[in-house]
Amino acid sequence: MSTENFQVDLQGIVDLLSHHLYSSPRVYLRELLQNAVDAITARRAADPAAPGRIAIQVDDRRLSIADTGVGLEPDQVRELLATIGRSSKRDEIGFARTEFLGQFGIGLLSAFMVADQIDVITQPATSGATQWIGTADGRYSTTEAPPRDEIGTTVTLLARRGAEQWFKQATVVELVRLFGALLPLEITVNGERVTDGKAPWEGDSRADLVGYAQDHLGFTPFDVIPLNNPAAGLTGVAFVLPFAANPAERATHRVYLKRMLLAEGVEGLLPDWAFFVRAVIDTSELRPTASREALFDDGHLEATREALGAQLRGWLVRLGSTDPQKLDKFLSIHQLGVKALALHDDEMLELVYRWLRFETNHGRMTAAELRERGNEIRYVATIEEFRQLAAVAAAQQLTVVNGGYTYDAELLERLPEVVDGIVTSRFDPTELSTSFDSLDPRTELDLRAFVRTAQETLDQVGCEVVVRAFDPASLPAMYLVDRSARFATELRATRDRADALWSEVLGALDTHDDSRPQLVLNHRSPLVRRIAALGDPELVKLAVEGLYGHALMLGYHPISPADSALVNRSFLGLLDQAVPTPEDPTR
Ligand SMILES: Nc1ncnc2c1ncn2[C@@H]1O[C@H](COP(=O)(O)OP(=O)(O)OP(=O)(O)O)[C@@H](O)[C@H]1O
Repeated sequence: MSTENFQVDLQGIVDLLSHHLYSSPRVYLRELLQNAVDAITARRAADPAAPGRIAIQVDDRRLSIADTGVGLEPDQVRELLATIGRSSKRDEIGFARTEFLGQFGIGLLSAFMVADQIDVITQPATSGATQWIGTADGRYSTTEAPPRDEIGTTVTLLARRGAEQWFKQATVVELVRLFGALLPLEITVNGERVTDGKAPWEGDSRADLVGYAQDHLGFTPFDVIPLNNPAAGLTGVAFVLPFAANPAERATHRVYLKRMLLAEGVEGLLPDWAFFVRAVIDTSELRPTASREALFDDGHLEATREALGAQLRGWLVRLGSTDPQKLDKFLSIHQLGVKALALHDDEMLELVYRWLRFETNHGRMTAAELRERGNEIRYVATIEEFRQLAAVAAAQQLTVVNGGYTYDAELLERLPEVVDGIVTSRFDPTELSTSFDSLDPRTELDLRAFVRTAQETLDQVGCEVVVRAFDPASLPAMYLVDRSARFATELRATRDRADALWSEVLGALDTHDDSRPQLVLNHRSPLVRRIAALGDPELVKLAVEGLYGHALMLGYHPISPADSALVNRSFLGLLDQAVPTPEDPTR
């Protein structure tokens, strides 16, 4: 039996890397930078005062990167550069040594995505220099090189045909800035320093941070939240988006690992519910995947996610207690997203329920305010139901939430499961037990002249007038709409179930044009009776117009221009009647 070593086709491996591991050939520069940084780190471990310079020279065909790092001994050159998967940066049990960026021993191969040849000249502290030349077909040679003045390594690439775009000076400067902006080293391209090594959150001006978001993320943040997690060696900021974001899309963040850009679109750094921020962070402890374009999703990342989530939550809570107006503004931008998440995420619901506003027949109110008004929060599930019931409920001193807006009814339904002591219930229209009783024939007859005048008044807004008797007597009129739509169907179904309820109105409606809304005047209301008894048709008109406007508003109905003209006329006309004139002070 004979044992032999595998033969590995280098070009095949490079193809594999470039198609399946790296998102773009541009990462070649990141890998070269990273090796230079690691070499400087290794040298400084023994000699903290060692220089930290990385000098890149580039013309359109050739790029060289020279570092003042530790350099390699001749036998290390053979061992490390010529063996795929061999790295000086792992310890014996195979874990990445935390002070280094690299760990897998494949980074240098990425250079073959853009170059046919890699030339390394390296000068360690204790022995002579070595030159290693590797080519994309898998061959390499090692020779002794003339000694160099400075300790360090120079890697030179010759552009592969068709890859020259990656050797343009402007491209290289852009890539160095992208990957290396935070590296605290002197990095030059063709002699010019291209980075300052400072993270945006390391300055002390908020304006700088805002400027950073504008330049790099393309928006002016609503707010900036500092992020810190010592366990992950993490610092950074979260920028709150000034526009609504889609919570279904996973938010991505810009992550630096040991001050080198990992990627601009890293997922999973923050909890899913934090869709409203974009973070920029640097971490020294989280692990990258082999592509170095994502974070390894392990327990450490999970713990970090939770810790950062707590900081974002803290921001929300603080905003709620110190600047409710700003919180309101935040919610007005992210309301839908927050609600969508709260629907699925108990923690989010628990956090935000007290600030979410709902429309009620007593104005907009938060769940907390609603809770204070009574032991039960009642809601209706559709806007139509709300319009029909708001007036009656208000007259009976009941607060009803309009759950017809996106997510509202579902949220209210779920609230008791999450928040102790809150009771919510879907309001059944039949609960109000408003029955519209017919009038006796005698009264109908007496009212004919009045109804005719009222009808003439409201013809201009396409509304029908009927008089019925219903409770509460304090409610003079109700406006019913959209009889042909869903609500009407429900009403008819209800009528079949409970005959007294709505049935009279619906019965009356069926003999009329189904598409017209209806103003139902309440004969039990003393006010309506007084109006019906008025002799002056002009005053009747004004009063009916007034009742019409009142019913529209009570039921949260949209007001058309014709409606508002009518209501204005009525209001001024009634005032004119009510306010005494100087000539006749007794009126
Ligand atoms: N500029 C350099 N100076 C000194 N040593 C270097 C330099 N570049 C590469 N090396 C050596 O070559 C080894 C292999 O480098 P390579 O980039 O392939 O892998 P790595 O950096 O160890 O890991 P990764 O695949 O995660 O980048 C390194 O571990 C390092 O020892």
